Amino acid sequence: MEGVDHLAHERNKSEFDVDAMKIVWAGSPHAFDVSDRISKLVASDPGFRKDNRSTLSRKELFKNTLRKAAYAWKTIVDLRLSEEEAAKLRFYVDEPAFTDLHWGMFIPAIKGQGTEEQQQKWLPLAYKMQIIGCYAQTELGHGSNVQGLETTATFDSQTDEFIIHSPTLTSSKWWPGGLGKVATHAIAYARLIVGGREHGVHGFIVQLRSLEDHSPLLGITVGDIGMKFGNGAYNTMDNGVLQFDHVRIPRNQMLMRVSQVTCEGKYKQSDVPRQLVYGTMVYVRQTIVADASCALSRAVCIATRYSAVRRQFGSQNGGPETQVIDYKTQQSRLFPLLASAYAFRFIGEWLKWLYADVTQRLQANDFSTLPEAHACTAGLKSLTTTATADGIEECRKLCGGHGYLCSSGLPELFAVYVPACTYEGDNTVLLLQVRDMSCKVSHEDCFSAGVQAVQQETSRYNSLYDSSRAFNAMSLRCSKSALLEAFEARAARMSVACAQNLSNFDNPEEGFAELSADLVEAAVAHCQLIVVSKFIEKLQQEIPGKGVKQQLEVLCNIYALFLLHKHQGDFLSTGCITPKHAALANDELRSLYSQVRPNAIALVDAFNYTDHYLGSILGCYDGNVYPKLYEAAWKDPLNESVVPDGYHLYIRPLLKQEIRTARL
Ligand SMILES: CCCCCCCC/C=C\C/C=C/C(=O)SCCNC(=O)CCNC(=O)[C@H](O)C(C)(C)COP(=O)(O)OP(=O)(O)OC[C@H]1O[C@@H](n2cnc3c(N)ncnc32)[C@H](O)[C@@H]1OP(=O)(O)O
Ligand SMILES: Cc1cc2nc3c(=O)[nH]c(=O)nc-3n(C[C@H](O)[C@H](O)[C@H](O)COP(=O)(O)OP(=O)(O)OC[C@H]3O[C@@H](n4cnc5c(N)ncnc54)[C@H](O)[C@@H]3O)c2cc1C
Repeated sequence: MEGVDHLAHERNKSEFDVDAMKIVWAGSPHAFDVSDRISKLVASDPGFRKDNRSTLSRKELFKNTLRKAAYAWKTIVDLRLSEEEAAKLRFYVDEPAFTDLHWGMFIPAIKGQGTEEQQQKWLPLAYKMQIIGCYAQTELGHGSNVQGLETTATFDSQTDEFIIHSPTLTSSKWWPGGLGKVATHAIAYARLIVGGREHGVHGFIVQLRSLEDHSPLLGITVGDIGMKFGNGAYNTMDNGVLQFDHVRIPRNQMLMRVSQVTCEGKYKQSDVPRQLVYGTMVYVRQTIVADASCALSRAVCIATRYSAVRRQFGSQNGGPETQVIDYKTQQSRLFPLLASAYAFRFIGEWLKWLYADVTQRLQANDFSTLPEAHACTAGLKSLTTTATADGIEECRKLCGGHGYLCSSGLPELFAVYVPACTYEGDNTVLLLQVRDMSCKVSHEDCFSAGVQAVQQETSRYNSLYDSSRAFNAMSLRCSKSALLEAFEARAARMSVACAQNLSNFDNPEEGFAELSADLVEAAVAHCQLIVVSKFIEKLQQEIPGKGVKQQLEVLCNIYALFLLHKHQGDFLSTGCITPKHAALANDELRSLYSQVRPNAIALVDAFNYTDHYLGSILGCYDGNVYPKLYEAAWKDPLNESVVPDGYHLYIRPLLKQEIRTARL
């Protein structure tokens, strides 16, 4: 029935103020207002329709993306949207496009690595989209190992130019989004050579295509790298290949905040650390963490609404069957993901704060917190994207057979999201960067000391061990500090074990390589500790709205106890909990799931997603799933004719046993 809210009875059960929770989720009343307005604007404009993506050919799909990007820009300009509103609009248009790289990497790279003069020249052009940029770092032969890039930038003092060149096949740039068909400019990373000496990898602004007719400039070979995973999905993006054949650019197109080359051919390193060349990656990793909560919450919203609509078994005396959300197994798979979505929201908020802080310090030439920012963004990017990609797939399974339909929205969401585990740093490679994070993660101090500090860490571990023996059923239920200490003790113990094992090797590099799998596990434990500690910190703030804080308390406990249950081997082997505690944690989890159950629909309503953004029949707000699925099936292009194309050629001869003589 049109207009009936099939989930109304679920909404009536909720025990908290959903509108207040919407503000907590958005971050502030202002952020809620912007997000709410812009999401509705996009949803109501047919120009941003996206329900036909999976049936388009690659060429049609890409052209459609170009149209949408142009239309989005026109909307932004016509409505004079602020930078914040424009970013939200691109977010709700919900289609990977060259603009992501232009705004998300090209502009930040110029801002972070360009001199004042370079920023003044290039940023106004980029802000008006009079040039379109991409971020060309990865090559066919090297992605993770940035120092291994082969493209060269050789200074020619005679002409005051750099010569950008791809000396080998493997030095071809490969993967940059927006490069394949759209970008007019790139930040290209290349090994700098001045006077025959190499100075490592630096960024250069290189024009790729004519601003008149879009043809590649002299010495540039450029194209798309081909279809990627999934129908529609990330294929709206023109990930590209690029070769340079002795392309000349003016000297002032090397990004010179970190180091400079003078017209006489002198290489000068400023006080700025070399790692700032990697600064754009730190920025984007931080945005990817914030984005993880969006993708996971979207999948969870679909799976939760559908689980309340779907009924299987359990009919009594001809009454309705059981809603699948009432099965304890469904709850134990779904509610930890709901809790994770909230946890990632708050860690994203915290990381944004951390990044803003480091940026402010960098502007004042204070580089002291850069290593911590790098370790935290790398580790948390890895933790949240892995959990989100796995979580989306779990949500698909939670929706049974219908989850496999494109109209559930989940296959495309998974296909679009899963490369987040690889881009901006492969998740394993990034976890190995967390090695510098210490065991000292607490409320005030989240990082840094180094695994070498074995003695210090051991004594810390011992004190945590003592306090965690006081851990009991009561503290599990009531005390966040007991939970936090259990996570601290586990992370500390795992680091100490790595450090002790490392000290058995004469060559630290050899030890590091040999123990890398253990180091990765220790890094995950640290990152989970940070997420738990920041969730708890969030709860220490004033949170207005009836019942809102209580709901968040429940979700925080679920997030922590679920991890404790899942990794109980780690926790038990640290001695910080006993098998009895582990069993109690499990009992407590079941009780927490029962507390979430009546609030589940309201907790996903708090994400405030429009049906347009969700892009899912199973997740639609009114829960009217079956008529919509039925209707959508008939709209499939295969159903345009009753008898399919190919009947006379392939089906009829088969039925008539003429197949052996038919020409296939
Ligand atoms: C709202 C906008 C949203 C926009 C979103 C757009 C998303 C669009 C989707 C996709 C776009 C995708 C883009 C890309 O993928 S771009 C390419 C990304 N590539 C990578 O991430 C490569 C991964 N590799 C690396 O980051 C590094 O090379 C490395 C860290 C793995 C290498 O380590 P190492 O060999 O140790 O390197 P170095 O010797 O070069 O480093 C020495 C030293 O520096 C420290 N360090 C490394 N990286 C950083 C950093 N980023 N910041 C600060 N410090 C860093 C490193 O830890 C060493 O420290 P030390 O031990 O103390 O010496
Ligand atoms: C959709 C998408 C968009 C992208 N967009 C861009 C872009 O806009 N610009 C750009 O420059 N790049 C882009 N990239 C490239 C991306 O950044 C790299 O693919 C990524 O950094 C991983 O590097 P790689 O491909 O070299 O993986 P590899 O390093 O070859 O990884 C292969 C395997 O080796 C393992 N491995 C590698 N090194 C180590 C190690 N030291 N220790 C242990 N294990 C290791 C990895 O864990 C992985 O399992 C994009 C990639 C994708 C998929």
